[in-house]
Amino acid sequence: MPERLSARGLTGAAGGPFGIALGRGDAMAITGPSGAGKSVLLRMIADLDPHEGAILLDGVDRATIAAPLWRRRVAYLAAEPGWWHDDTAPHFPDRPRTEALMPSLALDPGLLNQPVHRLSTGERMRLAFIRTLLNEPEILLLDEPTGALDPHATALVETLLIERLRAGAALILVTHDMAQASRLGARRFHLEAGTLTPR
Ligand SMILES: Nc1ncnc2c1ncn2[C@@H]1O[C@H](COP(=O)(O)OP(=O)(O)OP(=O)(O)O)[C@@H](O)[C@H]1O
Repeated sequence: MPERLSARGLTGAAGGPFGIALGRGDAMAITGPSGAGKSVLLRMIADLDPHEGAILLDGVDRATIAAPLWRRRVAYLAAEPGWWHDDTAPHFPDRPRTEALMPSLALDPGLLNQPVHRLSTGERMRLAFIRTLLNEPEILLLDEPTGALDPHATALVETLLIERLRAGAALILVTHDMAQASRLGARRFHLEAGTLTPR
């Protein structure tokens, strides 16, 4: 069976060439100093930033998959996710599935009736995480997904991530929390000076 995600000769603003191979249920945690290019590397994999090299999803070359479909299947969640409506609800057209997921992240479904600017940073982060999960991507590229969360909310996010991994997704996350990497069973890598080194 081909790797869930594989990248060869991946080169761009984050450095490289990078080689990445993740199977079903595999997780990889990336650390590195501020400005090292961790976000850019995730964005290159999501095809949001320019890059050279080959990336394959389940053995299928990215070049043969339309960009919007690729980004749904290989989903990038930014450390500060974007919101394009003033209100929260229009970001979640599938309201029943959204409301079903919210309690598992300790979010009151009533938050969907709030303008985005009234939500706390942690509420926005968890809602953006739900937005990402609703597309059921095969690859999750998460940029400090629990950076703004307390330990309880962090544990809830990790529970959902472990569920996704068990369902066969693969995960690359930027985190400075080594205990989190262990809890997720993630292989650890360090990005510095354009080079990704196992830790
Ligand atoms: N599209 C781009 N092209 C070229 N350089 C970029 C691009 N996007 C960001 N950069 C630069 O690349 C460097 C790495 O940025 P990046 O956001 O990936 O760092 P990071 O490791 O995620 O840092 P932090 O931990 O502070 O979030 C920065 O100097 C940034 O200004």
